[in-house]
Amino acid sequence: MNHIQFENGKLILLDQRKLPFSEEFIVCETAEDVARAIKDMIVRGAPAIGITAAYGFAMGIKEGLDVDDVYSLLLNTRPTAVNLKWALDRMKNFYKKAGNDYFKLLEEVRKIHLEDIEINRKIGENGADLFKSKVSILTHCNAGALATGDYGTALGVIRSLHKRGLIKKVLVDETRPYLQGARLTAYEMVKEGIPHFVITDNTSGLLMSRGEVDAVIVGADRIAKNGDTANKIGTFMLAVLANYFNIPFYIAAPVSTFDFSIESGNEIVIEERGRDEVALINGKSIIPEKSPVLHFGFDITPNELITGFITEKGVVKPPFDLLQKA
Ligand SMILES: CSC[C@H]1O[C@H](OP(=O)(O)O)[C@H](O)[C@@H]1O
Repeated sequence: MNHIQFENGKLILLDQRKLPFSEEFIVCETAEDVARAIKDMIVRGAPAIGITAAYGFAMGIKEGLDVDDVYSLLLNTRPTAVNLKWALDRMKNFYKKAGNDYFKLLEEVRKIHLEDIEINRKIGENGADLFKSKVSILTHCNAGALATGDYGTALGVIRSLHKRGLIKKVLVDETRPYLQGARLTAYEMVKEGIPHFVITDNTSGLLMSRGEVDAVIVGADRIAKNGDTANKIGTFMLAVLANYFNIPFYIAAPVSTFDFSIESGNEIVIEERGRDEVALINGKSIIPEKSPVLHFGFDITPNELITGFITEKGVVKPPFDLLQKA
């Protein structure tokens, strides 16, 4: 997936707001352009916004922006995904050694980008090792190639299972209101020829009650020290349902999504976004003009509802000792 490209000093992003019906690209020429692209969700997904911000950091330094200013400009775009801060911290630390050497900074960004793809392939294989027979997997939002450097985290597991002939079907819930599932995950499933069905967000319980779901696998935006996990709004409800039906519920995420500086999910900031994302579909209002909305981008799944965390280092559980070793 070439949704994040860097050419001639410009960052070229696939506009994910236009998928699946139109593949249009946005050209970012400044760090300001990159910040806006992240905030407007032209690019989205925890690792993908980290990679994008890293390119923006190098572009900002080349423009002559103060290092703390470019760091803050990009960090303040979206609050929940820790990968954004992880990538910017890595670039800022690298800057302390490389200084304004733009080409060295770009080399570090490329390393972040390529490492992420390799990490996702490991997540895919580690997750696929959990299953020995054909399975139906339910997934929420888009934790795929479009949300990462490529291959995906939750969809990385699904891609690896598909390669092993172990996918019966993928249940793709639509994920209102941005519709990452219906628009983006379904787009990836079609491109890869993976058998799938798009379902409405409120269909999951019925399918679980009918034995149609063998496991739930989703991505993550920030995982606290105790395993409480921030992910797209609606994840918490799925975890409660999965536990009610004794269906395994996995989080697939790179180590860079774990935030060991926070003890629990209570410390995770939940992004709130604008009214229009709920009130409009294709620019047309679907609610009364005078109706206010509550629009939270994420929720917190308590660690006790999570069967395991599929990472590039293996499948782990709190206290995550394996992840904290050098
Ligand atoms: C592989 S992390 C993807 C993660 O990011 C999504 O959020 P958004 O689309 O708002 O950036 C969602 O929480 C996914 O699980």
